Amino acid sequence: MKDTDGGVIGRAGGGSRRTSGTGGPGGSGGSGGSGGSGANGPGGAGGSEGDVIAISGLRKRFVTGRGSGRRTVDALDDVSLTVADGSCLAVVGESGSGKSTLARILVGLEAADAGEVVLAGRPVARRPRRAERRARARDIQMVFQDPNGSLNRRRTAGSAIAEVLAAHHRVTGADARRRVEELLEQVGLRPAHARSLPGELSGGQRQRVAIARALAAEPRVLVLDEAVAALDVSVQAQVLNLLSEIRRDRRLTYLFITHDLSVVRQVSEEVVVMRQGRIVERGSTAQVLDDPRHPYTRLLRDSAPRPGWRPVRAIGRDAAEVEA
Ligand SMILES: Nc1ncnc2c1ncn2[C@@H]1O[C@H](COP(=O)(O)OP(=O)(O)OP(=O)(O)O)[C@@H](O)[C@H]1O
Repeated sequence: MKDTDGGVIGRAGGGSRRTSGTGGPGGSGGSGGSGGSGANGPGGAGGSEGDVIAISGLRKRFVTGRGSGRRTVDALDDVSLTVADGSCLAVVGESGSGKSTLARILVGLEAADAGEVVLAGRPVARRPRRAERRARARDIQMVFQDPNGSLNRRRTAGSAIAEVLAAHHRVTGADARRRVEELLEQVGLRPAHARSLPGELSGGQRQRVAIARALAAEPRVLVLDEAVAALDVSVQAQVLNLLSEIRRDRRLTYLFITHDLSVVRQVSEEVVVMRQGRIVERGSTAQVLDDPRHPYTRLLRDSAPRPGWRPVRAIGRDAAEVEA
């Protein structure tokens, strides 16, 4: 995924495609929920002054195939949530639960069928024009799992970051070079890395460049879609620490999409749990992970691999996970 506005960094990871087999349009509006009751109530909705993201009644239906092969999937089914300014909300759920669709709608890569998104107090158009998308990219930036999609392999890290500085802030020349160096330092890289091509960097360094590129727009919100999923555990921990520091220093708001519950514990105070396009639970990270209310959350938690577990193939059984 490439976006010269700098609104989209990296590339969405693959994922299975859940289908329902039923037809029809996406439906209208949605209740918006009220935080605490109703199918999507746990996500909260409506928004208050302190919310930088307020989503209500969001719906997205994908239709694929034709004739008897026609399939529809409700990727988002009346999703409502709010994210307070300066906070980090994790979104968890199994593959196909709608996490990436939510992220893509937020940054304007996908259009919702219904519902409302209010960003930094301003309602955003469902099908924004280019200028509007660019303006939105100054407020909200996205970092994906795979930075290779946004980093042109023939373009240096410095030039990739400078591109965003020029697009959003008209910063060029010596000012841009200085700013690029500052941004690289903020993500734990050296100024000399500005001259590196993506192929000369490690996976963790490439993701740091992707983060620097997102920060170059000076957004209020970062949407991180499985942003550390492809990294080794030790590098993952470093990048998570970096992200926490950046959020604190810049007072950013994060929407942190992950399937990894241990990552949630490290980065986020609050979490929403998605299942089949709906929010089934929302609460503090400690409450949701240690004392889940919804059976699906319990299942998710109980099926998460823990340190010391390893997959084995046992005779007479399907492949199973046993404690080492
Ligand atoms: N462009 C598309 N066309 C058809 N179906 C789609 C499209 N994008 C998403 N879907 C479907 O919408 C549902 C939600 O997908 P989404 O990628 O949002 O889930 P996810 O929770 O992010 O999963 P993963 O973690 O695997 O990326 C899935 O069933 C998926 O197959």
